[in-house]
Amino acid sequence: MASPIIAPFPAGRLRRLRRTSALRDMVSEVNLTAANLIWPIFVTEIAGGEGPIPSMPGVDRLTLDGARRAAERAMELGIPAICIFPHSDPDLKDESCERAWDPENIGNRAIRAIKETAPDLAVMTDIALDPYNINGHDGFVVDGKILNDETVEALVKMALAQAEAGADILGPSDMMDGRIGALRGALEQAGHKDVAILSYAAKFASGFYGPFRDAVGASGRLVGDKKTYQINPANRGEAIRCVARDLAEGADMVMVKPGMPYLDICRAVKDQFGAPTFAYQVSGEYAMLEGAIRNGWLSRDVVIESLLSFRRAGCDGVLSYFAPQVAEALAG
Ligand SMILES: NCc1[nH]cc(CCC(=O)O)c1CC(=O)O
Repeated sequence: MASPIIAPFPAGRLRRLRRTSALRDMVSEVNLTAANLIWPIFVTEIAGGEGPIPSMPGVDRLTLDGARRAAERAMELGIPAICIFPHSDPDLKDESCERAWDPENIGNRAIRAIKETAPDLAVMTDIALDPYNINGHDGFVVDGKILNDETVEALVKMALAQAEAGADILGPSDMMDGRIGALRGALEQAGHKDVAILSYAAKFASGFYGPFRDAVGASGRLVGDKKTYQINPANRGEAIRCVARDLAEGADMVMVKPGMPYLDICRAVKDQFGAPTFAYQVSGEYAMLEGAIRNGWLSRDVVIESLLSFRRAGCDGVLSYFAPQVAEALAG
């Protein structure tokens, strides 16, 4: 850390460089551009399942055609990546979760549709069993326990199907132990050597995922909670160990999730490992800000302020439902 020297007042007046917007821009320490954003979208396989998500005002579930249009919009706005989340048919959810690795599941169809429409856009996926699991968990559940190793085997099949469909970036969000090594090994063997892994490395057991679970239709289903696999919000050291472990197993990029309540983790991860570091400004954070803005309680300026906080905390980029609205604002 540099140790700046500040002349004693009145020689030193820090307000001099805050006087005009040109001066402020000159000394801005971080910036935010569309290139820093990853846009998460929800794609439904249910006829009539598209449309607004009540707990995420301004965010819609999309049809496959809607996903194609989102991809075109991302390209126009300079957003480099879209992340796909499936809204799957509840009647087809079961304990075997076999649809998770079906090449024709809605997630894989969306990958192919987007790559067809916008080949230069990076497509990111989510790897976890929850969209297809009858009980809403990210792993197999037997006698109330989440099985680790059996789940990892299923995640490998899911990952290979996504890579086969053309995904550029795989996002394991399940928090099972050993999954990054297993995925990386399987991708190498199957010839998908250049598929990147952005590990949800420091994913906390958070109440801020609530609106997301509404969006994908998992809220009613979740039996119990995810505390036996996601990190205790009290634990910073454990989060750092998870990131170290995932990088050592072959993750190309790492993520901290949720975002705003965990900026200390973002900074620590960036300082300690220097790897490409992302934060996920999750559904509950979106709902808080957008809800307050729509009620007139906050000004829309807080959106960019919130995203700048991630850049200041050392993040290279942010997954945010605000991505299209912010990219539009930045394009001015
Ligand atoms: N694998 C599940 C998954 N992937 C992304 C999110 C949350 C994203 C958000 O809240 O915006 C979740 C929810 C969970 O862990 O229960």
